[in-house]
Amino acid sequence: MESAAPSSLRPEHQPSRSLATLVDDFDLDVHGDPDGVEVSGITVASNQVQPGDIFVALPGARTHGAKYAPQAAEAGAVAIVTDEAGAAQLDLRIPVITLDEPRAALGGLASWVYRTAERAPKLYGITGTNGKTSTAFILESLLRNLGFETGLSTTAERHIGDEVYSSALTTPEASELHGMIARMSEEGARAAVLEVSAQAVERHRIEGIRFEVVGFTNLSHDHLDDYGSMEAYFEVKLDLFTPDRAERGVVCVDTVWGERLAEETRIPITTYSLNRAERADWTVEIWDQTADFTSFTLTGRDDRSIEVTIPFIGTHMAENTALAILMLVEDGFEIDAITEAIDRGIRNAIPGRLERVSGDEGPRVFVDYGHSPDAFEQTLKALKHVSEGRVIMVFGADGDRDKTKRADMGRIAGRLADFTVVTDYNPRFEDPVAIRQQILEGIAEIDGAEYIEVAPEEDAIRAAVERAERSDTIVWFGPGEVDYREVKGVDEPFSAREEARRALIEAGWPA
Ligand SMILES: CC(=O)N[C@H]1[C@@H](OP(=O)(O)OP(=O)(O)OC[C@H]2O[C@@H](n3ccc(=O)[nH]c3=O)[C@H](O)[C@@H]2O)O[C@H](CO)[C@@H](O)[C@@H]1O[C@H](C)C(=O)N[C@@H](C)C(=O)N[C@H](CCC(=O)O)C(=O)O
Repeated sequence: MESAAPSSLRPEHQPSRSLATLVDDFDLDVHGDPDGVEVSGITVASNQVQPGDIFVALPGARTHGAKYAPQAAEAGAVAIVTDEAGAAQLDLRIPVITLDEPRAALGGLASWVYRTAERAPKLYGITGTNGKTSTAFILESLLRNLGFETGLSTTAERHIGDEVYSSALTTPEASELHGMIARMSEEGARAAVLEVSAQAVERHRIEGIRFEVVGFTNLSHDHLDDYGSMEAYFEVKLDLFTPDRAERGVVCVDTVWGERLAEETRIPITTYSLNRAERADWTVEIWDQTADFTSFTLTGRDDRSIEVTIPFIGTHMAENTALAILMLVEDGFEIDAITEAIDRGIRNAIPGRLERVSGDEGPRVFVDYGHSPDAFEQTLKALKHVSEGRVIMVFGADGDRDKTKRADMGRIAGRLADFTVVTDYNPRFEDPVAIRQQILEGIAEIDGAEYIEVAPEEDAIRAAVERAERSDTIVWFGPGEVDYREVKGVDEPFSAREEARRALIEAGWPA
């Protein structure tokens, strides 16, 4: 794939629509004259405004978008949408539309501006705590092998056909999401795969979007700072599986949350499972696992079956692949066509998802974006299963995010890794020493756990590489493919991939 510079993903040629019609269609309360005003885009970010845009000034946790309305107008915004608090701050010559909840209305307005309801490619949505990005990449790869022009939106990258763009949020704000979908359509995409975070569902980022098939990977401890309890986190995920949002769904029932989702949803559901076969429509049976590939058979209750070999390590990757395959089955693709698409080869490197950065010599070194206890557990078990030598783990816990998972992360490291290097990972505004201490308290509970504390991260990966034998495996969890780290509000350039490669070269292992 060609790599392109990041830019605002929106149509390049967007026919304008009349603001007066928008006001009529949505029965909006407008201050100023909408007649003769033409709208060709919409955004919530003042620095993304293009001439002809509506700037939607949202209230936020840090600031109010209305503060930036003058810059937006300067950049060519033709109207402002905001709430009452925002409108009270404005003194502009362009029309101002006031809504009680502009964030909730954003998707509907963006869909109107970009006409996404009429032009959207077929949309597949993937949610769950872990495995979303991998599943999305695998599904995109299969759709391409099936002959589709595709689009992809994930935490790691966004794709439009062969073009690759960087990501910020996992699921963009509704205005940027509709713009991106319209651009995908403009570029000829007939199918698009979108990773859908819980935050996106809760914060109205997917309003005005309707998925053909939605898929659920799993639910485990993460984001409890946002949701307070697993129950609340689950309810948000369940909200994606409703008739307004999706035609049908595929759910992994290997977690109790998946089982509950399958029971409580109101859309038609197909279930699959690795270890609760008796309860699922499809079963995943793994029959070979090496450090290079995993083979499994996916068998339906009706005896349809597919044999699959994937260039990935671990049962969780077999589960993710099964989800991608079953989303296609649910969408009506024939098993033969899917089998052919698999045989054409699944893209084998997913950025930052157990991505190998070492060469053929020396220890295998992977970087991985996993930052939840469950992600650690799945990946460590997979690596232990296929690694000849020891599994050495490097990780930290991110600051200003769910603190309750840190000791758990430590316990899992102590239980499953042969050796752990505890370090930093995006401390943000927290004290990194205190974060490490919370992890160390968990790890210290495990009898016989071997570990050291090393900071900063570049020293930690070196400490791991120095201790590794040729047959060992090192996995560095957290940063994955991301090329910066967040310290005290500043994004510093930092690449785990490059640091790991450098450490290998310094230790005499050509990467
Ligand atoms: C909790 C959350 O989702 N916050 C998001 C939210 O912030 P906020 O509402 O507090 O906004 P704010 O920063 O106070 O700004 C208010 C408004 O002013 C606008 N503004 C602000 C400054 C300026 O110069 N110009 C301007 O127009 C902003 O665009 C915004 O609309 O709106 C901002 C603008 O879109 C987002 O950047 C911000 O995401 C923050 C960075 C974030 O970390 N979000 C995480 C929690 C998140 O959403 N994560 C999930 C993935 C989780 C996973 O997969 O594990 C995701 O989908 O990415």
